[in-house]
Amino acid sequence: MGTENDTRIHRAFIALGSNMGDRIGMVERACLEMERAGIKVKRTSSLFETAPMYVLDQDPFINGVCEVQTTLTPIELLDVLQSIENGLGRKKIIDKGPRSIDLDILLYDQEIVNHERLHIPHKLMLERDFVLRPLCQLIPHEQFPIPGKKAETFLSHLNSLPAPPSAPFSTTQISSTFPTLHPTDPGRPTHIMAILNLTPDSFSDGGLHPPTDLTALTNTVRSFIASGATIIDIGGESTRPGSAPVGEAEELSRVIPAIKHIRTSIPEADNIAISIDTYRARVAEEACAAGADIINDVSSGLMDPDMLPTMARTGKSVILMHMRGTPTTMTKLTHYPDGVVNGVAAELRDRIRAAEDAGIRRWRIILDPGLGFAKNQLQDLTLLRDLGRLRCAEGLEYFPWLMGPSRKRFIGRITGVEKASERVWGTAATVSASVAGGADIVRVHDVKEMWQVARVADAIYRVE
Ligand SMILES: Nc1nc2c(c(=O)[nH]1)N=C(COP(=O)(O)OP(=O)(O)O)CN2
Ligand SMILES: Nc1ccc(C(=O)O)cc1
Ligand SMILES: [Mg+2]
Repeated sequence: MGTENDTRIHRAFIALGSNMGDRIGMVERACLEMERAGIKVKRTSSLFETAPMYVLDQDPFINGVCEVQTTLTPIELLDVLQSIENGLGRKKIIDKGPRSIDLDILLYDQEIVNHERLHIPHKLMLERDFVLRPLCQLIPHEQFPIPGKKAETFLSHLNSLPAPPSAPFSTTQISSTFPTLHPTDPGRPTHIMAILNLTPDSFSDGGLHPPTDLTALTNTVRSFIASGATIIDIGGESTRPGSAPVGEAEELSRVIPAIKHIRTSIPEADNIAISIDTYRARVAEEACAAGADIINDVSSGLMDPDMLPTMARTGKSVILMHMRGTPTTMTKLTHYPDGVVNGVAAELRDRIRAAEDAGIRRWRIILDPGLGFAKNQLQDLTLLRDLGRLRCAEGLEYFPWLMGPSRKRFIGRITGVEKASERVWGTAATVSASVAGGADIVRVHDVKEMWQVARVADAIYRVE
């Protein structure tokens, strides 16, 4: 064990659990409190919703694991974690019963600790699917000093455990008023994200929604909601192939008043998530301050170095979309030597890693293969056909996926429909394929029509 004046940096893994109140909010506050106490949260696993074990008469838990760096000794770390638990209102009424937050040290370097207050490796971790699964996400191949199990890796031990009574669902938070996403639940519904382009030049609806006409905006938003949208994606700059940037001030003037208007004057939108479609950090930041819940960046932070830190600071959910280059250069960047699915998977893994390094939590990330962005027609079709395979690629398991095929060029090429706003039927086929492949959200212009397509596709494909 480290000595008192040991300032070496140690690596520890901490299990996170909550089953009372705003469970994900509690986990997020615990991570912030750890950082405030000088414990660096390096990476977080996905969060899983799990049925209670031991004491069965209580609400489901949210469980995950984080990797931390600390100069504290194991007992000092335990003291800090217990004070965070107490500060967040944990009261132990019954052992293994309901708790607002639970922080357990699982591993600390390669040390074995047997102390009256603390056992490392954590005594019960090998029998708990809800601890091992998130731990394996962070360290799938490592060996740790588990007494009697030295040669065993976690992953093989996890696979040898009896299946839990009900499968743990990975869980992604959008906001405290929005239903949590459960991307591994085979019976989940597909969410409809309605596109609201406040631009004069978007490829299919440019000029349709002038940003200064707030009465028309109200009607549009109401009709999206009445047609089944649960998320509205607001964009103030087109990123169609060949488009030129409009500049930050212009983009801000298009989107911020609209978001404020929706949040202050359209009560029907209270339970609807607002997403801001921007690659600029400042626009994202102001949009969140005005009431946006999701930052949708087509470049996953590549076009503005401040974007990932801004996403982390706002604590909002984020869409990391795959693209290469800029809207001006992307049409030429379509070389994927290992195939488009493997190429997109590898490049999204890099973006997830960069997002984590900036402090974005895994349960706040939604992925998107970026149809029409640095892809040719065959590649767009392959991504639609093989979404199921992409979702299972190593390191991409457990995330929710968004698909944005609506009215895009590849649909026009196949059908010969020149006018993008008339590509509704072709879009319907792509929405159905997206649901079949396991998309959690579809981003569409034709909300009423695609809501119907998604409902029928859900009835066909979303079976428990
Ligand atoms: N996450 C995500 N975001 C997107 C996607 C997409 O597929 N995924 N497609 C877009 C293109 O559609 P839009 O109608 O907004 O076109 P525009 O760029 O001309 O405004 C713009 N934004
Ligand atoms: N922003 C985009 C708009 C349109 C397309 C497309 O039609 O393929 C791609 C990107
Ligand atoms: Mg747009």
